[in-house]
Formats: sequence, C-alpha cells, structure tokens
Amino acid sequence: MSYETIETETHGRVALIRLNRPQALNALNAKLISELDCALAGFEADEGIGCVVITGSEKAFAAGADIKEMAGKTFAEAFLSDFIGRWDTVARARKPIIAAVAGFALGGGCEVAMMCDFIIAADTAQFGQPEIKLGVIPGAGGTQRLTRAIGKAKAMDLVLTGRMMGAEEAERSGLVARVVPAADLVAEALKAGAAIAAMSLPAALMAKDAVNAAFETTLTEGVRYERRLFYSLFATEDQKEGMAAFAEKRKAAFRHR
Ligand SMILES: CC(C)=CC(=O)SCCNC(=O)CCNC(=O)[C@H](O)C(C)(C)COP(=O)(O)OP(=O)(O)OC[C@H]1O[C@@H](n2cnc3c(N)ncnc32)[C@H](O)[C@@H]1OP(=O)(O)O
Repeated sequence: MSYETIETETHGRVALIRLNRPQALNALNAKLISELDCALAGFEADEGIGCVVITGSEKAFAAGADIKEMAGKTFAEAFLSDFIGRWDTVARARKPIIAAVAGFALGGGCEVAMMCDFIIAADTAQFGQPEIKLGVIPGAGGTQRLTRAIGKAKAMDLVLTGRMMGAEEAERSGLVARVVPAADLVAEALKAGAAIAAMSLPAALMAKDAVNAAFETTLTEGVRYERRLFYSLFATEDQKEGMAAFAEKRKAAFRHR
C-alpha cells in the first residue's frame, strides 16, 4: 500500500507508522487521518503484527489538526460532518500502540499521542493543547485524556493558557512513560514494541483492555472484569507454554493461540 502523508514499515512483529507532512509539521488533515486509519486497520488485521509504533519527524510528532483546512468550516459543516469523530481509530485499536514523540505534539497531535497506550518522548518533545489561542477548545479528547493522565490542576493550566510542556515536565506529570535522547527515540520505541510483540498476543490485548477498563468503570467492576479476563487466558496455548517455559527455565515461545 502506498501513502502520501504517512510512511509505514515493519520490523519483525512491530509496525512503524511515520506521519509525514513535513511542510506542515505533520498537521493532521483529512487525508492523513484517513491514511492513518487505513494503515492501522491493516496492522490490526495482520496476525504477524503484535505492536504498532506511531512517530513523526525530529521537529514534530504533529502540530495539531490542520488549521488551514478547518478554518473556514461553519458550525453546521463541523457539527454535521463530525470530522473529528474519524480520529478515534487509534483509541479503538485493540493492539498495543506506542507513540514515539519528538518535537511538537500540540492540539490534535497531543491528543493522538494520548490515544496511544503509552508515550515515549524524546528530550526535545513539547506537548500542549493550544486550541484556546485559536478561539476553540480541544476536540479530540484533550480535556478528558489529559486530565486523566496529569490531573486537573496541570490540565487546566495547559488547556486554559495554551502553554507548552517539555518532555521532563511531561514525564514528571505522568503524561509520558519515559524520556530518551532524541537520536535514540525510534530505536527505543521499536525495542519496547518488540518486547511487547514477543508476548502472547491474546494476553497483550487483554492486558490493554483491562488497564483501559480502569478509566471507564468502578474499582469493584474493574477488578471483576480483570479476573474474568485472567481466568479466560487459561484457555490459551500460550498460558500453558508461558508457565511450562518458566518451570523448564527457558524462554517462552508464544504462538499467539
Ligand atoms: C484536533 C483539534 C480539534 C484541534 C487542533 O488541533 S487545533 C491546532 C492546534 N495546534 C496549534 O495551534 C499549533 C499551530 N502551530 C504553531 O503554533 C507553530 O507552527 C509551531 C509552534 C508548532 C511551530 O512554529 P515554527 O515557527 O517552528 O513553524 P511555523 O513556521 O509556524 O510552521 C511551519 C509550517 O507548518 C505550518 N503549520 C504548523 N502547524 C500547523 C497546523 N496545526 N495546521 C496547519 N499548518 C500548520 C505552518 O503554517 C507553516 O507552514 P507555512 O509556512 O506554509 O504557513
């Protein structure tokens, strides 16, 4: 498949999607979102892929929704077409997705990064929800996911002032899982992706599902849900293999069954 605004490649069981609109700092226009959608759907359906890494360029993960594309929309066009509604593919993916962020991750760029399961940031990364400066507010989950990730005080600070937050502050605040030197970003993300992709795919999918349930339900319901998933994994060949491998002091060879 050939794309114009993204590039894709695979590294063993890890898929790498690189956002690629350098002239606009990877601003997310309809074409890019639709190509991202299409690439993700392909990797979701491919049993040979166990983890996806989404990255941008050295200068920008993505500088937000394409302001020039949306500037002229009327309320009716925006509301009736629900153009941001199409952005949810990343959040709906079942396979683990890592955002590898260097440079700007602003507005929709920060929101797409937050839709991923975790963020590995280069020391050059800058996160922000600057929509307030454009006379609007975040529209792709920024007020919700950012608040859950870093708490009300910091989320209000970022959303109301539109200021940017560097990688170190983002890690301290809990938005980012780790910070690495910019030169190592993609290699580190692929390494983390390979570690995940080597696990049993059913277990990885259920682990992701269970952690995400913590944001949607009560503690009692969440623990009950986790336990059901836990017991159900005893129906997999991979559970037998994983536990046998431990007892036999060898590395497990999961077959994703
Ligand atoms: C998802 C929803 C609902 C909303 C949103 O995401 S709204 C967008 C939120 N993002 C922003 O407001 C960031 C806008 N960009 C900037 O503030 C700056 O570009 C910067 C701080 C990220 C970088 O500044 P710098 O001086 O280094 O670079 P520029 O000359 O400003 O940009 C280079 C080139 O890229 C174009 N660009 C940048 N961001 C966007 C964008 N979000 N949409 C469309 N185009 C963008 C910028 O216009 C310039 O291109 P031209 O020289 O051809 O104008």
